[in-house]
Amino acid sequence: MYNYSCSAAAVERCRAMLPSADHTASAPTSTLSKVWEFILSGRGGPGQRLVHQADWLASLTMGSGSQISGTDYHNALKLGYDIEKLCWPEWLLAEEQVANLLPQHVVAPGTTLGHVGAESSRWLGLPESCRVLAGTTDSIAAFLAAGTTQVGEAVTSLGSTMAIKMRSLVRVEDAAFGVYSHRLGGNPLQWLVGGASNTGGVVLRKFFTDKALKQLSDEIDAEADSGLDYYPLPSPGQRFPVCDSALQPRLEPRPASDAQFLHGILEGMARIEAAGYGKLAELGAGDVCRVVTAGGGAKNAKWRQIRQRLIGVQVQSADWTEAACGSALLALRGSGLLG
Ligand SMILES: Nc1ncnc2c1ncn2[C@@H]1O[C@H](COP(=O)(O)OP(=O)(O)O)[C@@H](O)[C@H]1O
Ligand SMILES: O=C(CO)[C@H](O)[C@H](O)COP(=O)(O)O
Repeated sequence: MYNYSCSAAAVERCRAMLPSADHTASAPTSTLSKVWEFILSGRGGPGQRLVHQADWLASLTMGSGSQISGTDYHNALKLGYDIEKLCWPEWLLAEEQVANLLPQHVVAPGTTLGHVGAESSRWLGLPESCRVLAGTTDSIAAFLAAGTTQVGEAVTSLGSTMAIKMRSLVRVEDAAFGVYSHRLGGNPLQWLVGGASNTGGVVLRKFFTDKALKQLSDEIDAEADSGLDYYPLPSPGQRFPVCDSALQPRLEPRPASDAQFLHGILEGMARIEAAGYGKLAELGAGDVCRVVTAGGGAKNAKWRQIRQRLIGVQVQSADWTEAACGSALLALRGSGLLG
């Protein structure tokens, strides 16, 4: 999974390859660390290839005759792909065990890969003339659905986890804080600077049903401080705005009132989000000017007010809050949607 933290041995082998300590692929959760965990477990070997979920689904859709040979450059970022020169870097190709596993082709998200195969046409009900296009990551899909246009505008995806992405003209990368940039596109070239935190709706799910969340949220005074100093995580470990696989959650003391408890958790998550945007500015990505919200948390108006108070800019809900809408737009407009 995206937040699975690899063994110390795998992370060490991964870091030994990298050209700089702050490289995005140096995170214990990076795809490259996972590749090393796979190799060290003795499972790597001739004929094996790394496949992202999106690549696997595309190949299934195209049918049994299609080869899974490629991926898109959003999914390839945490594997170490050079998203400026658009090639696999020499340091990655030089390590044979890793190079043998790399996807052979990397294309822009939204590039046509092929067509729906005969078998999947039957069970999906889609015509064989339907094209299959290269995908993207879940939080970039949510970003595309949210419909921002200006540098400084950002999207926070409040799903099981919290991912933030801001349009910037500056590419920023610092693994110590879990900050990285995806290539967006456009002329001049724009970057999606941000990070993905382990905090998010998964913490809320531990304590509340969606129905209770709605009822209790109505009782919260969003303009008042809860007086609680929580750091909501589902278990130890944080990726962003600090990368620390031992960071402990803080969810005590628990007050008698469930509404106050929820208020404290929402505020704690909003403080993490605000610190995230603060970190992007501190590292040179620029100031956030507007935040659009995607994911299941976008429907919570009280949380939005709390976040607006703590981040200090306008916070809105996206018209389309589902990542799937971004994937559909990418399919409709191809790579022309990027930028
Ligand atoms: N009213 C609400 N306020 C805040 N969060 C909510 C509310 N309703 C649902 N959620 C949270 O939304 C999350 C699900 O959002 P979703 O975008 O579907 O997540 P994902 O796709 O990452 O699993 C759940 O973790 C749930 O706690
Ligand atoms: O935590 C997540 C899964 O819900 C994030 O969406 C994911 O890790 C973010 O990755 P990227 O920035 O490469 O899209």
